[in-house]
Amino acid sequence: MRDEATAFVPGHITGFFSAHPHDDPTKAGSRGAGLTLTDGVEVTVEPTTASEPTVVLDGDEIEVEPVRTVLETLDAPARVEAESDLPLGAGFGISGAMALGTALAANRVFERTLSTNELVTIAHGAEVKAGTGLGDVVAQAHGGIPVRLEPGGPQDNKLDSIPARARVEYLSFGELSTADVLSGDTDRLTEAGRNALSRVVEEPTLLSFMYASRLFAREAGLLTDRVAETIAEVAAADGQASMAMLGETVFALGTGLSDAGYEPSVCATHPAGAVLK
Ligand SMILES: Nc1ncnc2c1ncn2[C@@H]1O[C@H](COP(=O)(O)OP(=O)(O)OP(=O)(O)O)[C@@H](O)[C@H]1O
Ligand SMILES: CC(C)(CO)[C@@H](O)C(=O)[O-]
Repeated sequence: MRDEATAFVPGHITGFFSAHPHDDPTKAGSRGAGLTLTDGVEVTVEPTTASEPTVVLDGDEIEVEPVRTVLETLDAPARVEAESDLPLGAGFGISGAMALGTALAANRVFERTLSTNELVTIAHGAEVKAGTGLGDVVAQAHGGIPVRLEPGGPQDNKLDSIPARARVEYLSFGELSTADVLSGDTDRLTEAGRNALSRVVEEPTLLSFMYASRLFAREAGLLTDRVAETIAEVAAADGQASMAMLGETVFALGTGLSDAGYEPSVCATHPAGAVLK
């Protein structure tokens, strides 16, 4: 057994998605597309003799069900310490990042011999079971600008990507509970998500991704006034912005938010998937 291990998992902004339930959480998931980010989550796992695992994010002890599930599945009594560049609950895939980072690091610390795909499947299934995400984990394992053509974990899904890189700006006005949205009527998202995916499959470029994402956000009925106004201001300054699914968050390519007079956070698309450090 090692003293500790650390993994970095890129943040993930979903532009559009459709939900695809299944009795087996490792086969359930989403179709859609998004951006993985150089801003992400660093997850450190160390063994504990405590009777319960401890999960700490940016110094605060919190309950993140997918992390607990991953530790139980790996039979790994551990303390998980995460440091995030991004806000929790605002559409950046933090719960998925913590689950995936925990799986990668715990596998190393407890000297389990699971493969990367097996660990991604465990983290994906834990995230789906908790209701806190559907496609973030497989996207964060892939890196780049993933396009999720078929839902599920690595043994069932089919992923492609948009071959591009970009500077990304983001501004978050607040949280949206993913669990609340996913436990509601997601059928209304299905048609909008299918149309968005068809557009990006036909034209796999960043511009078509941003256009499809804006159309989806509008058709999905998830836009808040502040998000809609900000997206319009970026467009008025000849920029490309859309809403991060699922958070009250606006993301833009290049200098879109800055050009519209905002002071956003800045990062870039992440060229690779999650890594052990
Ligand atoms: N203060 C908090 N705000 C939001 N979530 C919290 C908080 N404290 C603990 N949590 C837990 O963290 C997880 C947040 O998951 P959620 O999917 O909502 O956010 P996210 O992964 O950052 O964003 P998204 O999934 O929309 O990309 C949930 O398990 C939630 O119960
Ligand atoms: C459902 C979701 C938008 C929540 O972040 C994400 O998990 C996804 O793209 O499936």
